Amino acid sequence: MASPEVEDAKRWEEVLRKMLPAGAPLPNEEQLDYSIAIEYDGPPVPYQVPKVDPLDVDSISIRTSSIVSVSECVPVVPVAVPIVKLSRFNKGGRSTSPMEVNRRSSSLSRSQQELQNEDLEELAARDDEKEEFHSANPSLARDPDSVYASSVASSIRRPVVEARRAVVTFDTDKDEEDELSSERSSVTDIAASPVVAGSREKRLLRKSGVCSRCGRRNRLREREACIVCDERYCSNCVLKAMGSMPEGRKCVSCIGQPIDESKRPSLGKCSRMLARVCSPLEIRQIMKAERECSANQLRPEQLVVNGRQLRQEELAEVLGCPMPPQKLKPGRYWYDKDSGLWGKEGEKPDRIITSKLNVGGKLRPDASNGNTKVYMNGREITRIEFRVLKLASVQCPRDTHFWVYDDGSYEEEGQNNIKGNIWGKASTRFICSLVSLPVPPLNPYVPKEDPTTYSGRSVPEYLEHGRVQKLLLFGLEGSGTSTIFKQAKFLYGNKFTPEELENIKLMIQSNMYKYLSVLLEARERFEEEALMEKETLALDDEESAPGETGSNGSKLCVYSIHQRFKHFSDWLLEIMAMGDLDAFFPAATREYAPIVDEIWKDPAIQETYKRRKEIHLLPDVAKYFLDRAIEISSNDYEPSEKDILYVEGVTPSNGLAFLEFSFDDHSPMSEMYNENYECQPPLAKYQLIRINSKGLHDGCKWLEMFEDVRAVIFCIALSDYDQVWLHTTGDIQNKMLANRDLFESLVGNPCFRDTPFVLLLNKYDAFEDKINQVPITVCDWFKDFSPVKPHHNNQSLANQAYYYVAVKFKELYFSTSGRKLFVWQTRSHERPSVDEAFKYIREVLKWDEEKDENMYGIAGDDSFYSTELSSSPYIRQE
Ligand SMILES: Nc1nc2c(ncn2[C@@H]2O[C@H](COP(=O)(O)OP(=O)(O)OP(=O)(O)O)[C@@H](O)[C@H]2O)c(=O)[nH]1
Ligand SMILES: [Ca+2]
Repeated sequence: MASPEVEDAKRWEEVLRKMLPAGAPLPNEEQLDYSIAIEYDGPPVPYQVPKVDPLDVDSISIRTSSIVSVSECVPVVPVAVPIVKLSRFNKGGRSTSPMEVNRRSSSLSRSQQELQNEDLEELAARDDEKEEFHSANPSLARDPDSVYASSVASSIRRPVVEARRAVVTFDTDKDEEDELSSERSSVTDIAASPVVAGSREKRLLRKSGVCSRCGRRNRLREREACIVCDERYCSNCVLKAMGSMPEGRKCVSCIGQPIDESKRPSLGKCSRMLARVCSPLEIRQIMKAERECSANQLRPEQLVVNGRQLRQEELAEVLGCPMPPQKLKPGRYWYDKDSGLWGKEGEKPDRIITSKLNVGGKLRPDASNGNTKVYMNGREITRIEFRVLKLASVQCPRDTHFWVYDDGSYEEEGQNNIKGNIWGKASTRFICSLVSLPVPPLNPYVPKEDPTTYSGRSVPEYLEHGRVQKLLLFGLEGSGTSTIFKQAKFLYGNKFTPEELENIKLMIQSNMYKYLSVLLEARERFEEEALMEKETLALDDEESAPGETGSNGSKLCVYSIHQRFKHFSDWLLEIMAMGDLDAFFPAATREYAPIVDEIWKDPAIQETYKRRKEIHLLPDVAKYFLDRAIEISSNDYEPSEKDILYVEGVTPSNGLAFLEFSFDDHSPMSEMYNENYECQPPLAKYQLIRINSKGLHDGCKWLEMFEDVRAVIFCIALSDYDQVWLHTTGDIQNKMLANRDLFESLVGNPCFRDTPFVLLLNKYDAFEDKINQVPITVCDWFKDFSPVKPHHNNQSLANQAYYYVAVKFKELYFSTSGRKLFVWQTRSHERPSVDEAFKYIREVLKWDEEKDENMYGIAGDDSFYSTELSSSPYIRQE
């Protein structure tokens, strides 16, 4: 399976090839940097690969002077010469070329070389932990840059590979490894003895992929780590070192000891390596033990609740209650035992747990660091809670003290009457879910398992389900976000409710009048222009016949409408100008349907429609609906799926729409988990949140409520490049530039600092149609687009232009955020295209997730990249 990144890299490479004259060398990576050769920051991989760190040659000679001291404590193991990193920032040409390093090292004697290597190795090992991950296996599919580098920049890489070959003797595959094991030098035997190695050395050894037991090094092989001391073992030694694993993956000598907290998230998640050396049944037992044995549980002193460390029985109460805090980590928390609200100290509520537990100290007013002067059960609430209360119409002036109970009913302190229920309204629950405030479950909690099967010390498995991942869908009006949203609804199984359908029907009917009024207005304009032109011509040529004249003496042209429509036209335009349409329709819909139909068929309107490119307010779908004026206006009209898709402006009044869904198939990327018996992830749930363009105008106020979205999906219509956009300020701007500015402001918003962005370039179909008639250079930002000639057809031109536009946005994004923008093209009228887009987004999320996750426990192998690159069904081969 190729990650989105790899896929991206591949596509860029292909495009570049096409854009260059035949036979021309591919550009070097500096020219490509932002789009392809971005430094690897994907998911960490758990095994070592030869490093190519940036090295200053001067420092090499300085460092070699300390050879003796290093060699005294670190066993010498032959390794690859670290070679100059192929950094895209490496523009100044200051660092040594790989060849140069190689020449230098080959001029040294063998032993000197080994020592020097060791020394360089140590240098590398001193880097931040992160560096370990950055030296990811170049063959791993999720490392797009190395994929790119290995294919495109082969000219740069080749010397590196040769250099490595010249010195590496132990970087071998399994068969060779076995042969070699017998003739291993005595130095490596030293490494096998734990007594010799101190903690620093241990770290070095771990970094360089040495098995803590046999001392054999192979950087490309996975190691299983002890969850207590982090010693790592190869597949030959793991069972000898860890025995039957009664507490999971611990060295025999670590049994009974508490785990390394950084490994808590991976408890119970099996690795590929273990899956190979143990039977499925054993794995299940080991993983269960790892999760549930008492030694691996949180210790009471690791949890501070309301300022006080927990006691053993309190911890048991917290973990054993019907609704415990899930995935509890060591830390400081606050707990409101009356309402059940639970949060991190100094932060807004995070969840609602069982109320009335007797744990921790007394809830303090400043527990969540609120500054609203509104108090809930004694705690000053946070701004976001305050807003939600206001949205829920709870009166809360300054210095209000509320008492809130676990069922959500509330009263003002001191007055003995319940004022209402905070969670009572669906809208409040909805808003809370949008802003990640907890709400109590709708149905009272019923344990799904026999409660006797878990003790207070173990975390029941069924509570370990993931949270909903929020996806925020943004786009300027007309970009197609609405269509994408509706497609997602059709695709992932959410039916429209009867009320929604009724609204859609009304919307279609009233839109029809809007479209007609836009046409009528344009007609007036065209008519005026045409008549003026005629007059001018008539003046030029006085002999010519006088213009046609209507029955009442007025001048006529092709844009002149039949006199009997005039009244209706004036009336409709007046209503529209006053913004009163909704007051007249839908009541008037049926009454006027025949006249709408007639006017639409009137030659003057059809002439006007021919010039629709000049009528910016007229959407492409106008014809689709106007053609069926009678049908649509009838009482028993039921919108078809296509109608629903095409209708504009179906949004709730608050400008927000949301949709929860999950994909029912597992992605190819998650298939790699299938071997890891216990950690097959549950179906991920997504919530698609769309803010329509109206909501977007004061979107900035809303934005901070969306801090925790998983990704921002920004949608732009490619065909906008020649459109104009009228700002609320009255300024007129090229619409693509308006898109760009909005995009830029979102990217720069601190709320989305760590949020990945996916750019959907939509309406590719319209773009293809337009591109040959209107060059994209009409948009100032695209001035320097120069397509490779000759392009055989519209498609190839559109394709080049698409990549060009994508690169423009990638550049912009990179310059603002320093990160990589994910871009996908869509035709949102076509359902499969939207499906593909969401699958792409899913892969982006997975990739992003694993990038952050400690990859401990989940390893890939060498074949990972080669076999999976072309096998993804979601990758469009272009
Ligand atoms: N040609 C073409 N038209 C599209 C495509 N996607 C959407 N449209 C049309 O573009 C217009 C605007 O799309 P909407 O879905 O209303 O998008 P929006 O304006 O962002 O959403 P709202 O703000 O709710 O109106 C509609 O007429 C759509 O039918 C596409 O891929 N190709
Ligand atoms: Ca729209």
